[in-house]
Amino acid sequence: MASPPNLEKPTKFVVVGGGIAGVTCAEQLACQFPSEEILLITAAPLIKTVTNFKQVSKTLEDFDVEEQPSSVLEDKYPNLRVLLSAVKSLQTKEHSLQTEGGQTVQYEKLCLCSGARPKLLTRDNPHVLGIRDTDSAQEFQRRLCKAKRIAVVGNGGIALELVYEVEGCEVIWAVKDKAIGNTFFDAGAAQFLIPSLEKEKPKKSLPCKRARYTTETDSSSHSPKGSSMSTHSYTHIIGSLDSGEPGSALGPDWHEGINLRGADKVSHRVHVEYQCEIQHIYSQEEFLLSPLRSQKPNAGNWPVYIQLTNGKIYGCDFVVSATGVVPNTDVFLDGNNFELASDLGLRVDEHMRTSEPDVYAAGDICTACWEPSPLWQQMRLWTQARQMGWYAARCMAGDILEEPIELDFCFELFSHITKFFNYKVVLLGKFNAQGLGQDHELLVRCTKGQEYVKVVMSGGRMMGAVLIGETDLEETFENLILNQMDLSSFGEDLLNPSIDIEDYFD
Ligand SMILES: Cc1cc2nc3c(=O)[nH]c(=O)nc-3n(C[C@H](O)[C@H](O)[C@H](O)COP(=O)(O)OP(=O)(O)OC[C@H]3O[C@@H](n4cnc5c(N)ncnc54)[C@H](O)[C@@H]3O)c2cc1C
Ligand SMILES: NC(=O)C1=CN([C@@H]2O[C@H](COP(=O)(O)OP(=O)(O)OC[C@H]3O[C@@H](n4cnc5c(N)ncnc54)[C@H](OP(=O)(O)O)[C@@H]3O)[C@@H](O)[C@H]2O)C=CC1
Repeated sequence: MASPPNLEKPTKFVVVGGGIAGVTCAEQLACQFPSEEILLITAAPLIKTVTNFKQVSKTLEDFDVEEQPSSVLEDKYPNLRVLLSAVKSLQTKEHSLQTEGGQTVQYEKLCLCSGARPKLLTRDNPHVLGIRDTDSAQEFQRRLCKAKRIAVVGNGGIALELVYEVEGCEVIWAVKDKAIGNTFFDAGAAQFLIPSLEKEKPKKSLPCKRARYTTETDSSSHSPKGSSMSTHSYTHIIGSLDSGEPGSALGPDWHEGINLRGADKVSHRVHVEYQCEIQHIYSQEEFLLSPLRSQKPNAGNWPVYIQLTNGKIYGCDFVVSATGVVPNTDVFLDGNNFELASDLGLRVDEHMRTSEPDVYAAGDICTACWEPSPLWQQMRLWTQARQMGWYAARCMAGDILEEPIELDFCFELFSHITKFFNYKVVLLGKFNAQGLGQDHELLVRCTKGQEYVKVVMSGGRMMGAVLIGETDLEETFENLILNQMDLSSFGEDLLNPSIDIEDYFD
């Protein structure tokens, strides 16, 4: 049992937030300063740790994430203490913060990693849900099992995952755009993926590699049920403790361990409404009393109705607002002079420093405001939360030790591996020609049901790529993007499947 943190004297390094960014930052500091006490303060009882980290290529990385009790961290690092309490106020001038539990903590260097929360269509409607942490995923599951029709609004990561995973329930998917998945793909990739929504889902043959979330509620043990804590186990079943505090964000494969089945017999029925937004959400009572009822006599009896900007009305059991996130910058930062970016993230410079002295930030809470590499952009993703947490720790250490720190190589090239509609998806660089204006051309190779390969070229150089399916091209394309070789002479042969492009560049 770890001894409680000593809060009498200032702590050299304090990190706020037990998600990937905060835990990675605290672990890195604990390793680098074994004789200093590192304090991690977090609102929720479970923390997120990275396991099975693999550097797949120069910039692509793959890892599992486990949600664990904080004691695991304290056992691993004797100089790391975890304080389970939400921070409620911060005075940067005094280098001090207060927690909901009444503790005052003095720090020398502070890193804020308190994440983000769903940017919901509305917070006032009990029929509108967001999905962020284990508790909200369980609430979604609880409602889904009784539902026959749900509406999903938004066209990013969560919507893509939900519409594919939900079975036994009709899904009305309202997207603003002409094609699905606008945050990750273009219309071509969307067209490649759409047939997967219309056919039966393949039976899962491979075990899930990630931590699984179940509805265990035994708060006494704080330990995984019926499974070892081995990092190689495929069956980490972790309980959610309904603390009422915001938990850390879910991530890859969050839906693997929970049953996403509705109350109906349909296996997979998704109806996409393109180029529309929600105009109004009516409760059952409002709808029944409104003139719309007589205009739409067949709308049925549902707990909630959505009216879309294309004039259509759908009744449903509930609405999932998968409409992005907003950084947690309004909670305890009042009274200080933090500069915020237009997306409300804490602005950080190339050393992850906020505008307040000795305060750094990493992960979903921050907005990278340095001059980025032409091939990198910030997206609020698990990988970037880990990279930023790790790099912020190095910058904090560099400042204390007065050592120069260069911007880490991971910020040279945007790279993300994920899975949508059961296809492996790799995104590299300016995968959607972000910021390239008209000055680019696209090369595409597509085999229906098998692979979709798109590269973004500008001035004969490869600037980005989308690889869907088992293309085995990620390493070669990563190299081509990083070395910015002139590829004009290849023309369209760059994607010719009968040419082994690797042979030219190895
Ligand atoms: C459903 C879902 C699926 C996702 N899937 C993927 C994916 O497939 N791939 C991917 O790369 N990314 C994915 N993401 C995004 C990814 O999970 C996040 O970008 C990442 O986890 C952010 O980590 P973080 O540490 O910055 O923030 P968080 O994980 O949100 O952690 C914030 C921490 O701060 C704590 N906290 C908050 N307020 C306070 C306070 N006042 N005082 C103290 N502590 C506080 C919270 O308890 C929490 O521990 C997904 C997100 C969601 C919601
Ligand atoms: N596999 C993965 O990598 C996954 C990653 N995630 C991450 O988790 C976080 C949360 O996911 P998610 O909520 O899907 O966020 P995303 O940012 O991925 O997507 C939000 C979507 O909602 C749209 N939107 C925003 N406001 C409205 C509105 N008022 N009406 C209709 N549509 C709207 C956005 O459109 P526009 O862009 O035009 O504003 C965008 O299409 C993100 O950081 C995401 O990257 C989540 C799941 C899987």
